[in-house]
Amino acid sequence: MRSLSKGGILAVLAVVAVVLPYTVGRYTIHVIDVTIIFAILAIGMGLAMGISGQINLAQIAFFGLGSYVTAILTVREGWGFWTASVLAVLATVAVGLLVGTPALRVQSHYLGIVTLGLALAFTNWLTNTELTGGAEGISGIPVPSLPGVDLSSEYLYYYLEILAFAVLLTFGQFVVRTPLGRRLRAMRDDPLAAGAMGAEVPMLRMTAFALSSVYGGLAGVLYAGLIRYVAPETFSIANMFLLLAMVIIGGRQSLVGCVVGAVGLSLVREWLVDYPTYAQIAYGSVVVLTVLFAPTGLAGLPERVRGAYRRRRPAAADRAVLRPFQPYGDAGERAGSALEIAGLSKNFRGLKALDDVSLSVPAGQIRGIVGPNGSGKTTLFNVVSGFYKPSRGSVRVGGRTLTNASSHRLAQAGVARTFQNLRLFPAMTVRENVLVALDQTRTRSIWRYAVWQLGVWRHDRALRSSANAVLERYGLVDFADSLPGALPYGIQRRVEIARAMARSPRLLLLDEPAAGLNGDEVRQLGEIVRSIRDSGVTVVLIEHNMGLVMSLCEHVTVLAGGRVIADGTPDEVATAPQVIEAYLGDSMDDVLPAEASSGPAPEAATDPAPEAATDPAPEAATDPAVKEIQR
Ligand SMILES: Nc1ncnc2c1ncn2[C@@H]1O[C@H](COP(=O)(O)OP(=O)(O)OP(=O)(O)O)[C@@H](O)[C@H]1O
Repeated sequence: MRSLSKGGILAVLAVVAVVLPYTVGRYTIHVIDVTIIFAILAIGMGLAMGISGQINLAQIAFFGLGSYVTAILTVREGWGFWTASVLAVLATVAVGLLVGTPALRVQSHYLGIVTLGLALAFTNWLTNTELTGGAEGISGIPVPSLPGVDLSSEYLYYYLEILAFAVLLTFGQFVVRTPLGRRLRAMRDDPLAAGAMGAEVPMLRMTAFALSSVYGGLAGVLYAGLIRYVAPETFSIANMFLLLAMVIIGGRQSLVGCVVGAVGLSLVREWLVDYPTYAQIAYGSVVVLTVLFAPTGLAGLPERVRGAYRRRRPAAADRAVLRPFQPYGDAGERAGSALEIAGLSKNFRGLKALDDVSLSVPAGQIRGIVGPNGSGKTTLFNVVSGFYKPSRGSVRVGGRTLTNASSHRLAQAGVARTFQNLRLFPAMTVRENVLVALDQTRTRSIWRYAVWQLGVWRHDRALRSSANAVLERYGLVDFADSLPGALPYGIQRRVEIARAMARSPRLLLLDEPAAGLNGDEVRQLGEIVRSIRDSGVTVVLIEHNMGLVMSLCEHVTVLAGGRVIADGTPDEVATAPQVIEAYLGDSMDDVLPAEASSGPAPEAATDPAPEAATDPAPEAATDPAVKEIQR
């Protein structure tokens, strides 16, 4: 029914698009032609900013470059329009990649400032260079030739534009809804967690700028062919802000929203054409109001209305239940070493968070890492999963040395992890969270988006059926289309484990998986972890819940002050004097339940980290790994 109504809307829009030129005058068709160009620009900007989270204020420069390269090659060099346009788009993409390089080092408003600076420099260059005709610009761009079609008519040019627009919007939507788009959105939501799920974040940032520049360059070519004259004022900072306003008002995270914003503001611009000063104030005011009261823009309004309706009538949500976990099959004995850490140290300025840590985890073991607060446990995970580079020492996973490897390389080598304070991608559904993790392809294979979309689509279908299997196994089917933030904490924890296991890892790192869980949930967690181990995955878990550690782990390593102070079976470490001493203040008797060594039911355990249980605040504020990336 839904797809039928969608199909109906598309059919109506297609008919309107075909008939439109017959119903409007010469000036109006000109305005429509320019609006379509702005809509293409806005889609490109939405892909970089809204979908990928990369602030790109250089889109107007990409637009200008597409136009100017076409103008220079056709007018000054005598090239044909279409040959020139190919080079114009290639040149724009090359510059897009160049503009994207700062994104490898800086983010958020810094990236905004850098890209804005580049846009300003571009306008200055246009105005002051002979090649570009200075302030006068370049006129006399030839009419693009198309057999049997006179493109000097703005009515016929409209059809060329609307075709290009339809192809580019469809392609953009295809990107957003398939593996590349999911990775871009994951990177936007949480670059650290995306890296831990195997997403090559630096490559993805460049991809976002490349995509944006393709749209900018093509819009530039279309503009050159339409107006046949280029001058710097078209590519001014004022127009950059107009474009930004289109994207913000329409809705950054929806490409259709960007188009709606572009059409709406183009109309407003026409109405206010005689009052340019007021127009700027009007755009500014609407942007501020949108950011304050509708941060998801016009495109987000239907979802907000639906959300409000659901809150009033939460029947469907109430019926959703967490189903039992379906255990994995037994993979049999595992041989060799899963993780070897030798002489590992990590210094933060004067502080030794890890000091000469060595440990070896045989394949197929459940290893517990315990220690008082601040003893270096999470830092150890952050080094093993590639978030921190160690100051000294080595890390080997499954026999491969991966000491200074990036988080995505480690993920690709079979390391998966969860986080102390949960790092699910908040603006992606549970299913999409799992889908991001399932995708094992490398970013370099994105060339298929340009030439082999069918292959991408098939791969996506295969991923979706695997995602269904993962959701079934973890009993999450009812929550597949929910956003993680709307779910109870215990379910979010399970989603995070399901997402990590969707990577098919050889080594799973669980950072305080029982924090915030109730007794029954802790018991279920124990079952899940045992089954994961039985499936052949080595599990290392940091945990404050000693009952769980004692009943679940075959071997426990105790850290204190960044050093290994004990390493052995749960019974051995529980009675080691140095461990009791490290826990003094809260003596080991308080931390361990009396019957610890005989393996009590986990739910009987006391949790010495109650703050974790009650404070599922987003890690962004506290996780040192975040501090590092934000710096
Ligand atoms: N990025 C960072 N910059 C500076 N200091 C850091 C950073 N990351 C960790 N530390 C410090 O290193 C030490 C070890 O921290 P870590 O988070 O690894 O301890 P932990 O054993 O996991 O503690 P908890 O049980 O409370 O989670 C702490 O003193 C912490 O403040």
